[in-house]
Amino acid sequence: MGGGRNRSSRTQRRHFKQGRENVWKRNKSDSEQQEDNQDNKNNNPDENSNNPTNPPWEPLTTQNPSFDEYYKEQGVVAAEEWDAFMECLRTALPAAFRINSSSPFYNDIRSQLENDFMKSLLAEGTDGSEMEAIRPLPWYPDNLAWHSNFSRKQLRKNQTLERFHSFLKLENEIGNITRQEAVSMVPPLFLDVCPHHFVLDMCAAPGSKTFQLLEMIHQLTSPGSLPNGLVVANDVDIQRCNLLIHQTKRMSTANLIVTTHEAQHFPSCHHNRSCQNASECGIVTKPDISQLLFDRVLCDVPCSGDGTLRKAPDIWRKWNPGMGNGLHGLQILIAMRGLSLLKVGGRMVYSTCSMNPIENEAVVAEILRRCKGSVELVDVSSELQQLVRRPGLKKWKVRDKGLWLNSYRDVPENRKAAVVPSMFPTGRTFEDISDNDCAISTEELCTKISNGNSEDGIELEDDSVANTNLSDVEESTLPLEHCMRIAPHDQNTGAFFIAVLHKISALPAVQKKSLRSTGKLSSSKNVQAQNATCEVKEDTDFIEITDGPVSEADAQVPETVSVSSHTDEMAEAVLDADPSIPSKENEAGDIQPSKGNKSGPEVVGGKRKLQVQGKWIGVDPVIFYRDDSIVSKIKEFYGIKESFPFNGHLVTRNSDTSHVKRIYYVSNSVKEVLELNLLAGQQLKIASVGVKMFERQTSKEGTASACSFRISSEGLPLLLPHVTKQILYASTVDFKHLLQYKSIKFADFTDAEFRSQASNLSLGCCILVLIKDNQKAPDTYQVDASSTAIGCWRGRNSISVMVTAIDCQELLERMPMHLETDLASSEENKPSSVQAAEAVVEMKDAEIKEEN
Ligand SMILES: C[S@@+](CC[C@H](N)C(=O)[O-])C[C@H]1O[C@@H](n2cnc3c(N)ncnc32)[C@H](O)[C@@H]1O
Repeated sequence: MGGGRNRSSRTQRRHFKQGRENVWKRNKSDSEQQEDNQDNKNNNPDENSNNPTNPPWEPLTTQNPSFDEYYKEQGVVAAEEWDAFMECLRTALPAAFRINSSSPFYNDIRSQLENDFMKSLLAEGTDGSEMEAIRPLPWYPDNLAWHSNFSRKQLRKNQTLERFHSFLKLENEIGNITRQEAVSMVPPLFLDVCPHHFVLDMCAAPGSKTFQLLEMIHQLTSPGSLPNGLVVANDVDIQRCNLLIHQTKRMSTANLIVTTHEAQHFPSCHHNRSCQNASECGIVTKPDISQLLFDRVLCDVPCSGDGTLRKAPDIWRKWNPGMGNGLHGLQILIAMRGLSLLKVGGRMVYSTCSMNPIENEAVVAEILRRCKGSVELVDVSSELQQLVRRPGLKKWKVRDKGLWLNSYRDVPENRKAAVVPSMFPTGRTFEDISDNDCAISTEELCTKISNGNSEDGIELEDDSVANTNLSDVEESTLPLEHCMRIAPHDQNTGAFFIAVLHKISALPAVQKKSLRSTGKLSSSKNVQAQNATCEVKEDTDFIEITDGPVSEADAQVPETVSVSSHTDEMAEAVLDADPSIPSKENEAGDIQPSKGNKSGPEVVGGKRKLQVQGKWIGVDPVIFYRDDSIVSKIKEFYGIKESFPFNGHLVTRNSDTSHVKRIYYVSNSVKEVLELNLLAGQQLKIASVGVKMFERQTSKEGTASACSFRISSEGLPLLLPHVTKQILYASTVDFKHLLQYKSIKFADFTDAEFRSQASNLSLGCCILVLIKDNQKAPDTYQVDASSTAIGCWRGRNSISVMVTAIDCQELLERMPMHLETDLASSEENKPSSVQAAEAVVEMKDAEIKEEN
């Protein structure tokens, strides 16, 4: 019950479903059509060609000569594997899903898959193909991730598969499983996350890896307690961030902060000199941390995505080598920022779903060069041994405008803005740049690399003398073989690239005068290109990234500007402020894109626009909620034990705290970060934080209650072990009746004791706990991870459930049902008051919907 599980509104789910990438649902026009056609072709290859009304089968475009040429030349697979590689890329991707280990039902679900679906498919199977249809992924721990390899046609043919399909749909919607591409599950596994870790997911949306990270944070947490760690999930794209928020809401965690920064500029939240005094910022005690650093960083960067060709066949048409070249610079900047935010001793995983060495090994090589031995590439060959992977490349070429370039020396003068030295295996600039500022740093850097000592953990060799024949393809001397490449035909997946980095010591400082400030930048494209190698800048106690126009091809990448002078920037922001923009409470957690700036409001007129009077434009402030009279009322009404920490853990998104609709709960770790953020002048642009715990009841009946705040479904798992009042313990029959009929009059409950318990409660929100195995002693009843509880409303004469229909359905299916007669299916046993009560439920449902 650590992370809990959300029973949020249908409205949210619909939103989530609509926006989310659904790898299983493809347009009839593309992969499904292809799949169906392939089936037809296999069944009767002549059929279509003889039928004039059914035109001959025409494959989707799964060809791209420049793709073939590029990857053959790069040697991503051996020549003898090429056909298998291409054939695999041209077949639809099997689906995969993960059981959410924080779900109270994860054991049930796993056993249902192992003992029911796998076995029944085996029993029904004639050719053995159904057995392959579902199986656990051998490399994922504890049989929690599964592969399913069936076509829609097979699904329709086979009853067990059809049942399986419905099972997947429901459990996915509820949040008990997450559909996720198999290879996309790999990077978090190599991050080695513990519950006490501070984890940063730099490019997190739509959030499937964030979800995995949260599960890791919550593993081993006992009911009602919270881990010491947290996840900060960041993505620059506001729309995609909203998907992430909805995705992670299924987790109901108090240990998550969602932010919307350009990852390359993610703030480190240093104390702001102007706010030294904690009480000035409304903080009771100063946080222990003085800077936001992380134990783990996931750097799953934006990439060309050709590793996803099997699920996104449209990439065949669009693919060209410039896609990777254009992202290379941004990828370096994001990775470097991740490393600067990583604690010494911490681990960072860099990953892409691209096969292109320019986005992969070239980026890793460049960050190793820039870090000068302070970061090492970890050999993880002993981890997850069942995962088939290949070593990273050490040799590759750069393709630009139809030319193959073996080294930077081959780059035509007019292309030096687009093709930068870091794209090549040695990262060398040679003598070309000896006459500018940057050359000094680069040469210095090379010298330092060659002088590196073995204590750094990397064998730092002198790349500048590694190849004497410059017309040959360069070869890196860095240990890039420790990078991992997952090829699609190795284990029938998509392609992925993963590198695990360990920060050994603080990153080196490269004192560098900004070319932008000297006005040289626009005068020479060469200078721009070469400057790309020089963006690490030291502050007194932290390292940040300064200007780094990387290549011409990067023109679409938002301009990057130094944040080294925070005070100046604040001043600029105040000047730019639009005080007319109201801060509206948007407690569903969604963030609204600022006008005309989809990809992040912080770049305005070429400047990073920070805040206006301590607030981010378009983002609601995060306010610590300290209305003692309300909090005391809540505590008194629900009998919340003093042991449950409230002080400093409640936040709202409304600066007018007298009109708060929703109160969120944050873990200790999140509280610390929020306090630090306040002291640092609100550098974090927070889209969503914590778990929704209390919601104000606005209906007439709601305001009649002694406590106008009800406990939300998301907050219930966390609060439940600490609540001593307004609890009802229901037998299986009464619990089931309530789930079925949603509202029942006191007189209609089967259990007399329950009836009197219910009528003795105060009017208002209450909690219904299912008593297991006919236990009947509320005094001794212990809530544990397997406890089933829902929020209800104690009305004047009845109890009504306050969960959504789909959650009721799920609970009904999962309830331990050992009844002599199945009351569930018997309409005759419907309590007499149900007809009338249904009307009430509609009202409640509408209220829940509106509130969410
Ligand atoms: C490969 S996807 C991330 C997938 C995600 N990690 C997951 O597992 O669901 C890359 C993400 O990077 C985001 N992105 C692009 N440029 C960015 C930037 N400069 N800073 C932060 N995020 C960025 C995109 O919006 C996109 O959501």
